[in-house]
Amino acid sequence: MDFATNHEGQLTIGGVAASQLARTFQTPLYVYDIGAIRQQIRAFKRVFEEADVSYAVSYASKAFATIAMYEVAKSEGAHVDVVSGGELYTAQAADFPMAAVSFHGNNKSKAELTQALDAGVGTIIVDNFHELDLLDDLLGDTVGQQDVLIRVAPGISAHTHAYDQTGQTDSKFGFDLASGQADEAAKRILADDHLNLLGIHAHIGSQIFEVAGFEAVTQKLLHVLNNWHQQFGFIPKVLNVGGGFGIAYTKQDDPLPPEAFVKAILATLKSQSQTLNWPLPAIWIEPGRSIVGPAGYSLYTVGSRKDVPGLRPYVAVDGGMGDNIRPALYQATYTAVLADQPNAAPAEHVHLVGKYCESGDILIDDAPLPTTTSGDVVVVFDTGAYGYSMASNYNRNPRPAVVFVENGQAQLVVTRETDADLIKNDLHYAAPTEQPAPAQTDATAATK
Ligand SMILES: Cc1ncc(COP(=O)(O)O)c(C=O)c1O
Ligand SMILES: N[C@@H](CCCC[NH3+])C(=O)O
Repeated sequence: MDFATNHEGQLTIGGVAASQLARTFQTPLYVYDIGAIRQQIRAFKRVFEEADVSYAVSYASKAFATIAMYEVAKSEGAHVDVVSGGELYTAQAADFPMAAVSFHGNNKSKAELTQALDAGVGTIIVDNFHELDLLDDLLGDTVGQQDVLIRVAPGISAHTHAYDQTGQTDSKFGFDLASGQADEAAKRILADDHLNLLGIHAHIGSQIFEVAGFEAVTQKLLHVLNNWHQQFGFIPKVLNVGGGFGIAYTKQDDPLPPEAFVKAILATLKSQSQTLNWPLPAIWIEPGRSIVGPAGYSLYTVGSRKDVPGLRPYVAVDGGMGDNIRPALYQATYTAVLADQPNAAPAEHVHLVGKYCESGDILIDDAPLPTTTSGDVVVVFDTGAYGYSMASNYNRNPRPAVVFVENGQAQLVVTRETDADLIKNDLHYAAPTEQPAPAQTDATAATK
């Protein structure tokens, strides 16, 4: 893993020593290097600009959605995609320009669609016929038009964890292509005065290392758009190929630079352009992990240790599956170092575990580390995507704080939850005064 150090050899993030951040903000702590986020957004934009192709880099905010993150995306001129009323609400609280928001979801509720229409989101990415019925209902008496994309299941499986595949035919997301459902949706939208069809969307999956799937999906979507042009006279404006560009979590991972995926998509677009007799559409991408993953670090403090002769020791830290569910959910692997001696040679291989009441609460199953003592700060790399956003209060542990660091300055952007936060929605139970006698079942009757 690449990391920066100061003259004392301590790991630094955005110019501040990780152990200093741990002292100032306590652990467990999520820390983001904002410079790295900006750099990645700019790298994506540069590819499009150099190729002179219209585009949108739409940050998939499910990877990490807080007011401050929407503010960073806004300052970089990125678009965002949201997948719930809650993400949209957070973007609104950040004063994110609604015209640059795409609203996703395979089961958007009427309330969420109302919220999206009231907020004026730029694009709704329509997933199914039920959603079209809801939109008809909601837009029925209005005069305005809502821009939409049709999400299709392109029938392309990405080489990634099964839970991270979304483009296969047997998927809950998007209109089926082969059976003609997507064509039917296009026909219906084009006939609808309240909906303005911009184009098509597909997302084949997440943590993908090969460009082949993106080349195939670009080709397939162009083919579908061409059919819609021939059948319905439709002139497509947008081709959204989703996100999913993989990142390295360990030395074993060897992904392409995220921009390489975009280059492959644009090369496919250019190679197909002669077959289209309509102008090239804008290309939209939806990277989440590749924008925030490598920029994020989790800081923990070492507590207890368990040594069993002949077995790998357990080193426990003050966080775990509540702040990073990915190892338990996807068998995801990570890399860790000690904050104050990141270059020290490993002295042992340990199970780096959390404090949750689950045997599966293992952050890194086989972590090579120098000998640790209680109080050491451990840094786990590349936790910026799907860490905080998938965090829970399991075992009633408060969720950690989030700190942004840029140009040597650290700023708290999400405060640490307190015990009081944990019970803020709890109500006392007032049992009815007359307690009904418990019903006797045959089984209990028989034992009497
Ligand atoms: C529709 C859609 N777009 C974009 C993404 C972002 O994917 P990633 O974080 O892998 O770039 C996802 C998540 O898998 C998604 O479902
Ligand atoms: N949450 C997944 C990625 C997003 C999948 C959503 N389509 C992960 O951590 O890998």
